[in-house]
Amino acid sequence: MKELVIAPSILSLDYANTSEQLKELNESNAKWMHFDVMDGHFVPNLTFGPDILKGFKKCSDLFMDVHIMVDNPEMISEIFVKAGADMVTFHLEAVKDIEACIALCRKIRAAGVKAGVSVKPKTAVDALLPYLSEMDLVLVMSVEPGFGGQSFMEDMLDKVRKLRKEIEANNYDTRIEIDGGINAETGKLAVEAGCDTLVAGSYIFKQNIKEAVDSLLCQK
Ligand SMILES: O=C(CO)[C@H](O)[C@H](O)COP(=O)(O)O
Repeated sequence: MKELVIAPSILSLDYANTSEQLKELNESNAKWMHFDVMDGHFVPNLTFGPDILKGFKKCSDLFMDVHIMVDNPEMISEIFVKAGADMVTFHLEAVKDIEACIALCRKIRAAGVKAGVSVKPKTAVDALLPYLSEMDLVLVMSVEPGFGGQSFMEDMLDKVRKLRKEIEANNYDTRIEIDGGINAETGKLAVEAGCDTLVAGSYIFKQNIKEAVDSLLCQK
């Protein structure tokens, strides 16, 4: 399995103390920053546009893990590729079919950016299994996307186990990321099931950031 990566979700950042929180984040052992883009339609919340990503890139060298929860991922992915995303993860539910999903992964990769595909809790991962070599990451949502601070859905770990089995059997390079309700306890369960990338928002930003990241990194 790949090295465990923690991707703090800036959805939970305290925006009244942005520079202090970013400084703490940059000094922590997190290697990625998880940047949630919501369009108010695919999910019932609105967040950040490309200029905010550009701003964060000026304040941090962390790998920019952009998760687009939008209805038109073909267009929005292009915007975030241009804004400097290192990874763009879009939703399987937002594209017409699996062919469109693979075509978009190829387009993102052709632009020199890593491509991820995410599934909501009610969506199975089976359709992705034959195509995992086309993806740098699969993001399993362990809450309904839209808001931080929700409870972890433990039954999502069956999807993680299925993905891990397929990745190991075929020696694929694909990461498995999980997002929603991750803390020291649920993070441990996720890593045991086969995740190598943990997104956490409220758990990290509601306490000392470095300590919270380290507590997630000790899950092995
Ligand atoms: O994508 C998200 C919500 O759609 C967030 O990244 C996620 O919920 C993180 O928040 P928390 O760790 O507090 O659950």
